[in-house]
Amino acid sequence: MLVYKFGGASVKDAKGVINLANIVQQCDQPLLVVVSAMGKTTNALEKLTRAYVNGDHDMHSIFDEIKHFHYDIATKLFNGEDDVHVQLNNTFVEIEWMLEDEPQDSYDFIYDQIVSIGELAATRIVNAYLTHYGINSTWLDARGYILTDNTYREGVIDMEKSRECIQKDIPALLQKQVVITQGFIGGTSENFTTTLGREGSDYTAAVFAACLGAKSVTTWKDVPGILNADPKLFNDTVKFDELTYNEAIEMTYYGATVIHPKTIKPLQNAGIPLYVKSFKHPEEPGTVIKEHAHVKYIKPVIIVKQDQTLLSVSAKDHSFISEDHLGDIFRLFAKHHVHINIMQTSALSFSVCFGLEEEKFDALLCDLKEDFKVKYNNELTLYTLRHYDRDALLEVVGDKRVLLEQTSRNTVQVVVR
Ligand SMILES: Nc1ncnc2c1ncn2[C@@H]1O[C@H](COP(=O)(O)OP(=O)(O)O)[C@@H](O)[C@H]1O
Ligand SMILES: N[C@@H](CC(=O)OP(=O)(O)O)C(=O)O
Repeated sequence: MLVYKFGGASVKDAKGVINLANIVQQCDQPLLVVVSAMGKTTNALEKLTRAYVNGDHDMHSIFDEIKHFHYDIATKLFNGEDDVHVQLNNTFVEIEWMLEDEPQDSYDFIYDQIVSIGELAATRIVNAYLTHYGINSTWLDARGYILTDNTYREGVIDMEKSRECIQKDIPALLQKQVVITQGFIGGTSENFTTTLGREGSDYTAAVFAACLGAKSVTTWKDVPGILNADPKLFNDTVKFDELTYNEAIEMTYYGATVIHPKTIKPLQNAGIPLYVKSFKHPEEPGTVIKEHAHVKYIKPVIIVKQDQTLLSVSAKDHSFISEDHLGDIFRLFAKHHVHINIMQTSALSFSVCFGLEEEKFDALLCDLKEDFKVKYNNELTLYTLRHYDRDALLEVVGDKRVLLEQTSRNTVQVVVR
């Protein structure tokens, strides 16, 4: 069997859903399809969550816009003659009751209950359209199969329990039908919804594939495959035909957004290749990620992370930064789920660079300030170059001011303003 994953860009409008159906129809093997929220719906649902928690007056108009976006796609696909409108309505009702009450639970819990609606609505539309198109498909609620703990917004998947549920039901379904399910979302043992971290649908696809022993996973993107850099930021990019699992892990770890960082490990453990292909040109080979690959780095791999904060921590009594201090600092970063992208120590201070997420940052800062002196700069960019040479680095940095640089044999990282 095969696993396909369609991200937000591939299903951003009615044409995208029709294109998805064409691609699915070409597949002649049992198929599980993982779908993300349509277009920028997750961003809109994040906005809705903030408006609800802050009691903003525009909450209802934000929600109406999200509903209208989905009803409009459904109307274009079905001319109003399908019960998908009822299914969408039922999906939105799942959070409507919550929005009518005052917020009571933690922000992260509320976030997951609201933001997960994007994937639920998208899969309702996709499944209805496949049926309408003549493909025998069934809608599956991923929350009953991707079983997580209750770390809201960063659900940790219990692989053993998930595997048991997936293997119990899904192989039989796959014998008869294409199975359509949601990326990015999971369920707790108390039946609450969790999410797996932004862009987590690739990871969902990998988990289903590993549990089902899939032949391969294909993730359909708006790019021809994995390139040496993001084509939205760089001209003259080159595509890799093949990459090793390890190189893909390194790229995603440093922040290449084309694949979610957790995706590779379950596939590598199970020896399942990952194809990254263009949904615009499905006949083209794309990039395959596997254990052994022939790779030539004609150009360095360049990874850009924007909106970075560089924070330096020092002891209030001017003492050296000791292992005890470092232990305390790391514990606070872990407590607030702030992922460190690069760090450097000197005698009197410890510098860390990480992506800015306001809610997490304010809480982290508050805790750090109890025991340390803290200074920081926002709105910085972190460039990582792998397989680099000095000329490539100079070209990328240009006349920007370098605040921190770290070099190893294969990789250089610079934080610039
Ligand atoms: N090295 C890279 N190769 C290809 N695309 C990249 C790379 N780094 C970043 N990207 C970006 O990743 C995007 C595709 O990933 P993403 O938007 O997460 O897909 P989806 O959400 O549709 O699954 C591309 O549009 C491209 O801008
Ligand atoms: N919809 C979620 C999950 C996801 O993976 O989306 P995409 O496949 O469009 O990156 C997000 O935007 O974070």
